[in-house]
Amino acid sequence: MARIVVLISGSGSNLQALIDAQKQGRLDDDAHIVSVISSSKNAYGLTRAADNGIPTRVHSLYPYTKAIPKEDKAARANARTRFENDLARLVLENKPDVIICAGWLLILGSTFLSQLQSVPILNLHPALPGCFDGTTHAIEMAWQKCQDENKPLMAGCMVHYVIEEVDKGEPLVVKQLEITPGKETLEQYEQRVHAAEHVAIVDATQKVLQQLRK
Ligand SMILES: Nc1nc2c(c(=O)[nH]1)N[C@@H](CN(C=O)c1ccc(C(=O)N[C@@H](CCC(=O)O)C(=O)O)cc1)CN2
Ligand SMILES: NCC(=O)N[C@@H]1O[C@H](COP(=O)([O-])[O-])[C@@H](O)[C@H]1O
Repeated sequence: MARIVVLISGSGSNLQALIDAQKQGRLDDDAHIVSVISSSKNAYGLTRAADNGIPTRVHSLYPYTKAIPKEDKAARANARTRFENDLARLVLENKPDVIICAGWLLILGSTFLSQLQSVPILNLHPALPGCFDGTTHAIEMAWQKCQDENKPLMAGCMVHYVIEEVDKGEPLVVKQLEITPGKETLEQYEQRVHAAEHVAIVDATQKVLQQLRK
């Protein structure tokens, strides 16, 4: 059985796309989401997982850093290392074959990545390769860039392998969406991006599952 661990931080609509794909047989038969880990206790994705019988855990950075002054960089870095060590343990205890960041809004540092070197980690980014890397506001930034320049902009989303350099990993699936200035609101473009993401995350996951079978 291919074991999938999904990391989330919010609504979980992309997690839902994976759950639906699994239930409808659009992922490998033996692929199962064995755990959903959220960086926020308020993530609606936790409800989506629980409603589908998927074990959930909350692993928030806040308890690790709340007592540390923002200016104490060394102590905050140490706290982040402890957070990542604990996250790695949580993930590894599920014996994952693939890890999917589906709206996981924390940068994964070397402490975590070094412990998961044998497991493919995917991330969904709502921009094209090389565009708006390292931000959590890529959708708004792409739409605004199009309005500011007042010319069509090729944008979209991608699913890529996670490496230490944020959003620079090899793309697995890319979905292009052209934005035309003045023709659609940010909300309308956002809806198009999310619809494309829900396809891309399933396609990318299936691609990796098939590679694992070889
Ligand atoms: N090592 C990697 N970690 C992560 C990657 C990656 O490619 N390599 N992708 C991200 C997802 N992401 C964009 O797609 C992203 C997530 C989070 C951030 C960020 O700046 N996070 C801050 C906190 C921001 C906040 O709390 O609002 C942080 O981690 O300190 C940028 C891009 C997942 N991780
Ligand atoms: N840089 C990371 C990033 O911006 N991720 C974005 O978070 C959203 C999660 O939605 P969801 O919680 O409904 O799946 C998605 O739009 C995803 O591209």
